[in-house]
Amino acid sequence: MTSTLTISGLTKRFEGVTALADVSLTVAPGERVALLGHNGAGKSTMMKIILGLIPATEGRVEVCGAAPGSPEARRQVAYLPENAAFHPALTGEEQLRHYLRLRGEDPAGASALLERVGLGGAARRRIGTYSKGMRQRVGLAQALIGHPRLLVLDEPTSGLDPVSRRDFYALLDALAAEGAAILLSSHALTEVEARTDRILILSGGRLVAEGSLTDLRRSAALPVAMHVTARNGHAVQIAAALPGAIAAGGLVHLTCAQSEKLDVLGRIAGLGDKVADLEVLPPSLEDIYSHYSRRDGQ
Ligand SMILES: Nc1ncnc2c1ncn2[C@@H]1O[C@H](COP(=O)(O)OP(=O)(O)OP(=O)(O)O)[C@@H](O)[C@H]1O
Repeated sequence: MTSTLTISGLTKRFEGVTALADVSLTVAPGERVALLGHNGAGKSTMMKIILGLIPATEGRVEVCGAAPGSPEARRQVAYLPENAAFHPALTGEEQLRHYLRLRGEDPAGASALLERVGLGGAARRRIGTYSKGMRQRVGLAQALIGHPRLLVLDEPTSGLDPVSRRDFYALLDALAAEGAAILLSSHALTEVEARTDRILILSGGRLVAEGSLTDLRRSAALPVAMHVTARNGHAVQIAAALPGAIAAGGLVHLTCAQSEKLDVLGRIAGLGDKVADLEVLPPSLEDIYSHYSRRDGQ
């Protein structure tokens, strides 16, 4: 399938700073991709280049086959900043009608766009009375004008409560299901774990990891933690039977390499009645993220 976004060998140097170094990636139609990285990793720089706001130093970027910033690319790409700001005295509907007019579209489309993002009931209220989550949804409604094929979202859910986040991601899911490609940056690791198809980790301007969470888990090969609940005070005996295990109260804690996991599970099963329960905890996205980000000494 043709990619919506293609980046190859992208490098961006500012005076004395290499913000992006030889980054290559693609985003396919309908794909939801999360861009993770510490402050200064290069996320905003990459977004600015995709939007055509600043030029690349080296490398190639194509948005729906067109050069970033060209009229063809601008028609296909939409951007939502972290803190979308609107005129507080305008109603949601007035604001959207204004944007539609600027884009040369029929302002009557404002109501349908506001319905789409769940703001139908608040369309005639002034934006100054909206919550942050509602303002972000106005921003998304504005981004949807013209049916963009690529949505670039800079920390779109930062500062939103859990319900607003869930609603926001549900909207993104629906847009992706219709074929829009989504590239979003976030610091909320656990939420992107559940709500995106692929994760990219930037560290010091380099793309240090890319793949589904399962791919990243496998290649990071981080240890697996296990918590064994002992029956009838057998915790010390269980710990003695499992290398590196520590007993604490009625629980036994241990970690092992991925490659040893099945062997350890076999040993635990062999303890029979002494074991009341077992919890296996795979490395979290935070663990994986720190693992890759640390590689560049950040
Ligand atoms: N206009 C500029 N001039 C000089 N250096 C810049 C400029 N813009 C960004 N940088 C540098 O490029 C690097 C990447 O910055 P960038 O803003 O892309 O990071 P980021 O991952 O978006 O961080 P954050 O999460 O804080 O937004 C940083 O070292 C930053 O200081």
